[in-house]
Amino acid sequence: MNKPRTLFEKVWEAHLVRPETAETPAVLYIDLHLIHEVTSPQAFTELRQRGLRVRRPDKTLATMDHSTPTTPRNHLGIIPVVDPMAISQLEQLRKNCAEFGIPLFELGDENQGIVHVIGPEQGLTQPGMTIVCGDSHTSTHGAFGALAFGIGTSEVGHVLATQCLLQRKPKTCAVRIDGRLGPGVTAKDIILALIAKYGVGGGTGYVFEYMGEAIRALSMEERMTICNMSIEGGARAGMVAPDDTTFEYIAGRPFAPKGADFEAAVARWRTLPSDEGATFDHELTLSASELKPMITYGTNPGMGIPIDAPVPRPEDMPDARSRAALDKALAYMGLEPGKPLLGHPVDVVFIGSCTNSRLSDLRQAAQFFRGRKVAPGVRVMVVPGSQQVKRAAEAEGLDRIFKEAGAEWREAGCSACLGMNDDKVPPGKYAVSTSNRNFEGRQGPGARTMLASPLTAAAAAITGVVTDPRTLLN
Ligand SMILES: CC(C)[C@H](C(=O)O)[C@@H](O)C(=O)O
Ligand code: SF4
Repeated sequence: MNKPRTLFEKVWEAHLVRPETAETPAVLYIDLHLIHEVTSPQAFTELRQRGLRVRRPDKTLATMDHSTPTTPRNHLGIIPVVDPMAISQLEQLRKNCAEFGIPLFELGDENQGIVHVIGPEQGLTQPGMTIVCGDSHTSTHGAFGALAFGIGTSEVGHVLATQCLLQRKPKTCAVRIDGRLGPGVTAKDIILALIAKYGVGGGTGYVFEYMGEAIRALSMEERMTICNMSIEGGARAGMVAPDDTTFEYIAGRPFAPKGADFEAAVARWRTLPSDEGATFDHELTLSASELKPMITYGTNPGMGIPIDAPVPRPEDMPDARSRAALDKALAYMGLEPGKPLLGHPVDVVFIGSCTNSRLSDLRQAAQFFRGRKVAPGVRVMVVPGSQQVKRAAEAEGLDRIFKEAGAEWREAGCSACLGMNDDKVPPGKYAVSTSNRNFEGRQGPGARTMLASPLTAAAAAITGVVTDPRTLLN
């Protein structure tokens, strides 16, 4: 009998070109390399300097997402770029892709979008693959049972040149999420609660495998939301074993295998889930049935509370270090300890990002906007994760619901998730955001971010204050 193996171990071992030794990391073969305009320019410069080509342009795909404007198209159907920094980054990516033969979904293209939204949507992201990108939220693709993680720019260069990566083997951690979510509680609340419970360092050194009844019940889009934020819990990657939900999602997508090839792929993918009796180096647990909608009050994604809980008080913290961190976070956020966040005024609502900008997220948010108006003085940006999501949402009239309520319906991109484009939260203002990071200045200098689900964000948009979305459910 072979030793029972975890999902991670199966994918890892299947991609080993050379195992790790005490002196050298393992050499891992990479199935899919995604690139975007921010972390790729220096990698191409390096290739040019060394006279190297891209080893597998057919296993590489580029998109424009971080610095792209999301302003509506002009009368010619063009999204004009005015920021000089963005122009330069986008131009470089275009030039690099043309020179090295890499397919590119550029601004204005019908397939353009956030890198972690388009991979799955195109059927490029598949179970059992190794997937990398110069971007920390590459963990999103782990929802398909792929080993997917972010790499640095010099590693982007290595993968471009060799289609391989040097990597030390991470440890495994089972994340068991039992029970069922209650009404108004979503995948986003699972991951915010997990990180609040175990901290932003809870997963350091591990690859998470999410399992349990609550995970099995989730759609692919919900599983992506959870895997997306694995990195915010410190994990190297997050994975979910593929099942029928996974295969149904992939079937028929442009880059998915077709016909008999698809059947053969599914048969292979069915062997990936962790074997009975496989052991993990560590285990974390969470009970889905006990969860409430979550919101963050601080300046890292672990500083989260159930929406009806008071903001923690420094004197209740276990040690001096966490007291000091909380003091600093509350000073930045302008929040009082011991007071509830419920009812706190909100200036901006951002519904988007690779965490929560897919069709099901927009549908959830739309259910609160339908027949209602955005609260006076609140700016609401709804930003689909890709052009495909945008078209699908428009086909079912979601754009009209948002616009009639007084929200902005924008073009696809990272947008206000990070202050790298024109979509920013003004200094000192409060945003409820469906993105994944609430660091100081993340949404613009001085911006104050509260992370939450699309339902909680939509509830705040309608009421103008932090609101328990369960009070708005029909
Ligand atoms: C710009 C990019 C390198 C960065 C990342 O790695 O995650 C961004 O996507 C982010 O979310 O902070
Ligand atoms: S949407 Fe945000 S988190 Fe995702 S890739 Fe873009 S900047 Fe990073």
